[in-house]
Amino acid sequence: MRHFLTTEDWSKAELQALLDDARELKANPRQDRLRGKRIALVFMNPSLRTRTSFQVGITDLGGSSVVLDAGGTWPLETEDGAVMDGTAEEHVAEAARVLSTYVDMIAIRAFPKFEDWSVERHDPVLSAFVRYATVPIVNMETIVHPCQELAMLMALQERHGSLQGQKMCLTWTYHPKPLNTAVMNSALLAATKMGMEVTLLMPSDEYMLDEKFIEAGSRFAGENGRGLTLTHDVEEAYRGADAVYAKSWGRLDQIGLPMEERLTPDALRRFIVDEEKMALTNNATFSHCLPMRRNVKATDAVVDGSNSLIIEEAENRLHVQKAVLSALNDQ
Ligand SMILES: CC(=O)N[C@@H](CCCN)C(=O)O
Ligand SMILES: NC(=O)OP(=O)(O)O
Repeated sequence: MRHFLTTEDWSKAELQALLDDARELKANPRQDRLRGKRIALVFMNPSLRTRTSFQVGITDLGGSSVVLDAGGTWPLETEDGAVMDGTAEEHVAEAARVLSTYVDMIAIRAFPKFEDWSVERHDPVLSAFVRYATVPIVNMETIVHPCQELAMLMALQERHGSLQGQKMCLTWTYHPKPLNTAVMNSALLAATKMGMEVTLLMPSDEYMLDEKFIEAGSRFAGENGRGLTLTHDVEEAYRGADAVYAKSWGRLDQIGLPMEERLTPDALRRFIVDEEKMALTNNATFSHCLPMRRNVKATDAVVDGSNSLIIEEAENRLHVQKAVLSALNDQ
């Protein structure tokens, strides 16, 4: 049984087939592909886009969804053999098996708790659901965000056509709090797999993404005869870029420290995406996963400019997720 956990498990051709199907679904949004199917959407974290686009998409395809929110269900234990005398009231061993008797697929959003990256880098909640559920699992964002990745690729292909050899600037941007790395991990996997020439811009080595994503990105770039460049030099990253994708994230080496020690230094506000930096590019498109703090992560001029793909990318979540759910349903 196939799941949709990370795009690393799906070949370039398979991802392109999902993107092609998403285009078909964009043209013909209401189809009977999930008639009578029930899907549980488990949210351990807030969401505007993911929740709405999954629910609407499932309804469009004739299925139905049940949303379970962190506050409205029992706190879950993920570790096998745990002595459950902490806050968890239920083990995923039961939760996943019980849900599997009610629904045909389970989709999960579970961000890391930012307590211990050596554990969280193995995606404990998602992995536990995969271990115990007897139905396909869909990742709605954990340590990667594969649905966002597909939506980004679709928006880029709609605007740029072929992505082969296009220069992608993946930039860290400022946010006062240390955010999750998932979206940038995914943007890196997607851009390298689809044949883009990728530069990852970070303020310093301390902001390096987990080595497993850097390794995978380098491998995918190599398979396409392209490169993955890591840099701290703003000009090098932006110059000649065809596309700029921004994301803020917190240092992995500070996970577990008190929040006061993890706040982003004010000096890094200079990484904001602004017109001056965009002027270095090859008239690049700009995108970001949303939600986005305006004039902190990117200026109004960039966000509202004609090269901004933020709304298209968000809309495409609906179409790509329908393609993913249909592919899992058809297996
Ligand atoms: C504010 C915040 O936590 N943003 C999240 C949302 C990602 C998209 N679902 C982040 O940037 O990682
Ligand atoms: N981009 C995204 O996943 O948005 P939400 O967090 O609002 O679902």
